[in-house]
Amino acid sequence: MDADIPVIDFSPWLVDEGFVVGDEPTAGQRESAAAIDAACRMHGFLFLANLGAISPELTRRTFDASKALFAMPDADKLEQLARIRPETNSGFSPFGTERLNRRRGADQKEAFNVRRPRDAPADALRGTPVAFRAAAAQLWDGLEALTHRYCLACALALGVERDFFSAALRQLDLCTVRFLHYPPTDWPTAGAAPDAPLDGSAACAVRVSEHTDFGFVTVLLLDEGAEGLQIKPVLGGEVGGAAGGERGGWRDVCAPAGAPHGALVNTGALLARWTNDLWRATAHRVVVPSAAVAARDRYSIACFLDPDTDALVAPHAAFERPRESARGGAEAEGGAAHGGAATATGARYAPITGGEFLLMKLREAQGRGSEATAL
Ligand SMILES: O=C(O)CCC(=O)C(=O)O
Ligand SMILES: [Fe+2]
Repeated sequence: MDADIPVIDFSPWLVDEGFVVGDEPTAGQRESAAAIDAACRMHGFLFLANLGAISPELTRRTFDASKALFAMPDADKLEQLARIRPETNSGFSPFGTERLNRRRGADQKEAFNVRRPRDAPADALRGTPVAFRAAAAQLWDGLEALTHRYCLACALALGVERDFFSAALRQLDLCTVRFLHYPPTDWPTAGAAPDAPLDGSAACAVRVSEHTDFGFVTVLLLDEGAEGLQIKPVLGGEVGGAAGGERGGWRDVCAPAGAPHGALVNTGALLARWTNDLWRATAHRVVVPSAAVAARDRYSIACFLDPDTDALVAPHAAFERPRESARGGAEAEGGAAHGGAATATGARYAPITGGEFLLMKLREAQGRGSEATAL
């Protein structure tokens, strides 16, 4: 597939054996953990095949529910749906109200966020179709199971205690399923205007501007024909950070032809911070690659997995490295660029709770708080 994105079979993690039950890992678990580690050290994007309870049928039904939600008249969406706020991060985000990169214009999308749908306050889902609530709840159940197993896979991949990540993702109170809709656009396509200036002045072919995701990992389900996702691999660190050296241009990412059902999974900024930047959180964006794509609606579902509100995120001692060797020797400004206080032992970032980190990032994206941004 494009952009060196490996297809990793997750089925060794879906059975109750080996590392999952606290025994020695099976050969399959070792193999997929090693593949996850390699991808996350390179750019942090991989395609996870076989998602257990998130079946092809459930995925299809969830996309149908998402399409029905966004097909509601705009006036009804504005009046009837709960409105998103950084403090809740759930509800409706109307078209053109967010910028994932504050140096760009508004993203060309509308979104609806759901958190813990089975025990969310009634108000959070008011006005949504019944079938939407049912599909969201079922997707959430599958996601909970996937999250737990993926945390174990990451622990094995990095050689740390089995519950190093899963202990911080128990409540899943900050995890968010984000239903995304990009309406047809008459903006110039990427071919016509490959890269608009970063001042946000020019109309360009970007549906979501370049950004890194915030949290632990993102599980991204793409609807059939959802084209336009691109990543920009870099040499050394989070793209656009003070130490982020470029390693080539934007590269297309799509679901691999012929691969089994699955999802893209990518590292978030908090996981990069948690691993002391051993694992990368790479910038990505959604563009309009052709006039045909511009004319179509695009749908995706981004499941943002974030550590619990009170979980303390601090790099493991195993991730501490001599400061010179990290980030290709260009790390001098890295700690400051990411707001962390590096210690003499080689930890680049001060501990932070899941809640503090996410709120800081959401305030940036939803238009409040500081101008600080990853790019
Ligand atoms: O819709 C997509 O394919 C990607 C969306 C995305 O990157 C995001 O919402 O963080
Ligand atoms: Fe993203």
